[in-house]
Amino acid sequence: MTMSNNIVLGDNQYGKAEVRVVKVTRDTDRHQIEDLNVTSQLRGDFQAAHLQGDNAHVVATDTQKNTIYAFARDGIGSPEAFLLRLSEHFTSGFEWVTGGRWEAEAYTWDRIQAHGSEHDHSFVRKGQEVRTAVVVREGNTTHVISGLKDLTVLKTTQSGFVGYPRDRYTTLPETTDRILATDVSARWRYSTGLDVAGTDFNKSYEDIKALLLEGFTENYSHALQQTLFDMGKKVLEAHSEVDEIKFSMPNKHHFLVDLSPFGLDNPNEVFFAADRPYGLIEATVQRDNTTPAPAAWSGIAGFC
Ligand SMILES: O=c1[nH]c(=O)c2[nH]c(=O)[nH]c2[nH]1
Repeated sequence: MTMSNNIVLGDNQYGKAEVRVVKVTRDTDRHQIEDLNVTSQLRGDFQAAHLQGDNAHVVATDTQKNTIYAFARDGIGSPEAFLLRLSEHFTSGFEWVTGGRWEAEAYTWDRIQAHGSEHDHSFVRKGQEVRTAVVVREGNTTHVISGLKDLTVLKTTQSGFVGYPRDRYTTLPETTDRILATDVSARWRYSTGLDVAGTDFNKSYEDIKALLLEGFTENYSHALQQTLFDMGKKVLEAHSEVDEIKFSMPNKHHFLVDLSPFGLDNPNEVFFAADRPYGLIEATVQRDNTTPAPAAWSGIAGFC
């Protein structure tokens, strides 16, 4: 085989990463707050910029950042709706921009409880999960992937781990009653035919989060793998508009402490919560007729 000396540009995208935008809605004295970290990346014909130093097609990353702030002036609504607006703006405004990738993390604030009621304009950052959203656009195809991360859950019983193969390196004792704990990271992809304008992404998010939490509680867990599948199945059964859901979940081990040196028993009550190493359980739960959408998932790290 002869080596080609013809060097060409491959896949490329560019934009502004991690634009922190906080929108306060102050129509009344009871303010609302929306808090996002937004990344905008454009795809299209940027050949001349890379090869000739011609920036005629390069919508500046600074402009992309400014657009995010300007669009927030009209309200955010939901991270997904906000990203869809951005995707529409950039692909319809510049003919050589044929697609892109827009991503957000959303941080939730609760009203501070003060003197027995929820305060109008003072908030405390919600310690629970971070909401995530990604919009990927390629020509006329739009993918929406919603999700969450750092949703920490634990159950004190109804979990065990037995029946695994034993070899010369196996020391783990079998148990039918252990603590099961994890930080749920999940991303769910809506079907490509979704009526995005008619979808209430905030409601969908709250509903899916509740199903994930219920799924964690419901059955006896023979392994985190089984619980993961239970959680995903519940979401797909209730949400026909979701094609697949991916999980990445650490198994946060809780080891029973040996209290016998102190003359004490330990009937599953005192644990050492190890932070590492942790099991790492990842899987996709999908419909058997789901068409894979690798383009939607590319750039999302940490899932399989
Ligand atoms: O739920 C579990 N899944 C595993 O794959 C595993 N492996 C292990 O050592 N403990 C556990 N627990």
